[in-house]
Amino acid sequence: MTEKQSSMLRADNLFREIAGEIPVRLVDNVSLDIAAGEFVCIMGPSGSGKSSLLYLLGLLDIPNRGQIWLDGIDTSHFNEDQLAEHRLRYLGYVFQFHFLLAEFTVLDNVTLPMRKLGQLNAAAMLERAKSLLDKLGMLAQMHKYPHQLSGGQRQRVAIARALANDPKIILADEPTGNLDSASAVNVREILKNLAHDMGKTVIAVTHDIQFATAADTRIGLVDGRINADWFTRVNSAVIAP
Ligand SMILES: Nc1ncnc2c1ncn2[C@@H]1O[C@H](COP(=O)(O)OP(=O)(O)OP(=O)(O)O)[C@@H](O)[C@H]1O
Repeated sequence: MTEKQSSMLRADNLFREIAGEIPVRLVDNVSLDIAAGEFVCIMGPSGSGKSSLLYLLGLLDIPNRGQIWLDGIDTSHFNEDQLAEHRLRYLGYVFQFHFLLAEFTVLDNVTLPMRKLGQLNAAAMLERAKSLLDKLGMLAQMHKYPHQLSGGQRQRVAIARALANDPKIILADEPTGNLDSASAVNVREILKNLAHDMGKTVIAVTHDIQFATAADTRIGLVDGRINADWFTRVNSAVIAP
């Protein structure tokens, strides 16, 4: 492997199309190179392929063509077991809907990925889950169930769960999409701090221009392709007086 050391996530010419009478092109030759500790946002019009790209980067979907390297490891020949292990160990996911398990407490929701990975004993899992909840200001709510929390609180628990196995990369799909503006700012700052203070690579799809302003790197996507001009146009429309 001859990849750049600084590259935490690199994609080369990713292409994803859904076959059919009229094929649907989701992602069209996207290449990118994202460093450790970088806070990246992906923006673009509705239907431009942002979620599809994030799913490919998160190994939740497989490209028809192209390659993805995670921390220098070529993932293109991974079998299902290797994909599953990498999803659990190296990647953390935060979605617009929190996907917390309703019948589990906050603490159990955060512990679950550690149980799946099976590397820590029960006491260590509990300690780690509590420490993550503490960092996210949710320790006092650890015995509550998801329905007893606000949207912003649920999203903070979802972030704690995403961090459970200490992944190198956090992928977030519209993480503030369902939140009121104060909670959205809070979640955005948490994600930014994960990158800047904890060295996580954070890649977020968002429609929130404030989110984009906070990011280190902005990727504009139009019709499944990277489009550098998109931000210039959005900025002049939204930010310029
Ligand atoms: N499995 C699928 N089969 C067919 N078409 C799909 C599939 N998944 C996505 N699409 C289509 O591909 C395009 C890109 O979808 P995607 O969800 O990636 O866009 P997006 O930029 O995230 O959109 P939004 O901002 O509205 O969430 C859309 O036109 C969508 O309808």
